[in-house]
Amino acid sequence: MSFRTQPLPPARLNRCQLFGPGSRDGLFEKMASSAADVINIDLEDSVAPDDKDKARRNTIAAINDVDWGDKTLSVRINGLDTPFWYRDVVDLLEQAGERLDQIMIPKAGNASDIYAVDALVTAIEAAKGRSKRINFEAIIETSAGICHVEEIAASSPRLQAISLGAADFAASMGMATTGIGGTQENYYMHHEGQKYWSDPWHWAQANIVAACRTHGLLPVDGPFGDFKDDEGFRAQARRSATLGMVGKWAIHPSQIALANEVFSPSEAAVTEAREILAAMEEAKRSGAGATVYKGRLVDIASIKQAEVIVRQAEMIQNK
Ligand SMILES: CC(C)(COP(=O)(O)OP(=O)(O)OC[C@H]1O[C@@H](n2cnc3c(N)ncnc32)[C@H](O)[C@@H]1OP(=O)(O)O)[C@@H](O)C(=O)NCCC(=O)NCCSC(=O)C[C@H](O)C(=O)O
Ligand SMILES: [Mg+2]
Repeated sequence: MSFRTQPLPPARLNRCQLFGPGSRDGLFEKMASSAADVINIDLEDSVAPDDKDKARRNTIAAINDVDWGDKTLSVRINGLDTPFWYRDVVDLLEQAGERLDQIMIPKAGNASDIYAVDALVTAIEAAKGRSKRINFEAIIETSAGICHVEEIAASSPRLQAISLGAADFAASMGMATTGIGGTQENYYMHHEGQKYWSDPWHWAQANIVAACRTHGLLPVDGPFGDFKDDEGFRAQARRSATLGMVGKWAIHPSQIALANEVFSPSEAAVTEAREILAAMEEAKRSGAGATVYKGRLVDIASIKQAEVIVRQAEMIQNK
């Protein structure tokens, strides 16, 4: 083990991030009363270029006027390759109140992208005397982003989370699909007449998880486009949770309960985690570093695994 200990991620729930376009102000109250932990009002790709100004105005009004309860409130700004992003940041920081928690930076390609937004946000916060520091979340959704994911994760103390954006990622990588997440028909192994589907998102997700865990951030799975396919969403989300991701986006309200279900540990899992912790306490008292629980080895690493589950359960309980 390196002498540098692994930092814990922010202690907040991030099981579901519900998106809605800033241009559709009719959705804001519905988003606020949903069961999502995080709300992302979008100024980027779900808003047509002609609607950018209106979406920005709607978003600022909604931040100030809607009761967002205890949700983490985030706004996705436009990409740094557009003429829109600086106005998003300036207007949000100058006109939106302290209820805004986070800015989401799309298509982050390297640490300098985060640095640029940080510099602008820091200057406006100081000039306007804003008392609450705005946090950041970033999306990895380009080939450059995945190549530089570790430096992005280390780029700013404001950064709390990184998501995988499967749609732009697929486009940037030149992947032969128009699907957003999930199983891809042509990504399979063939053995003795049978097809075995594999997961083309796995390596990008695993890289994001590793970068986030190294730097104490929350790794999040992005959108699943087919919002009528509950089982497809569930399967994708379960794979992400198994890999270490803490939550997933919802692009339709029908996906919120699914994400909350997958990223909340079951009662059985919490009971088992608590039993493992108790078994290890008992082992420690007798001077052992390992013991047997339900016929299998548990040791000091099992304590850390069990603590991840118990910590998540306690955050849900205290919500
Ligand atoms: C996908 C949608 C355009 C569908 O909208 P709509 O046709 O209105 O859906 P329904 O008629 O099925 O809606 C049923 C009721 O639910 C409400 N609703 C719909 N969407 C939302 C929402 N996002 N939040 C809250 N409530 C919502 C409707 O008003 C209906 O209510 P009622 O009439 O009272 O029953 C739409 O869902 C939508 O716009 N979704 C979000 C799209 C978005 O933000 N996309 C950006 C994120 S994904 C992305 O950018 C890709 C990523 O970057 C990458 O690269 O991978
Ligand atoms: Mg995108």
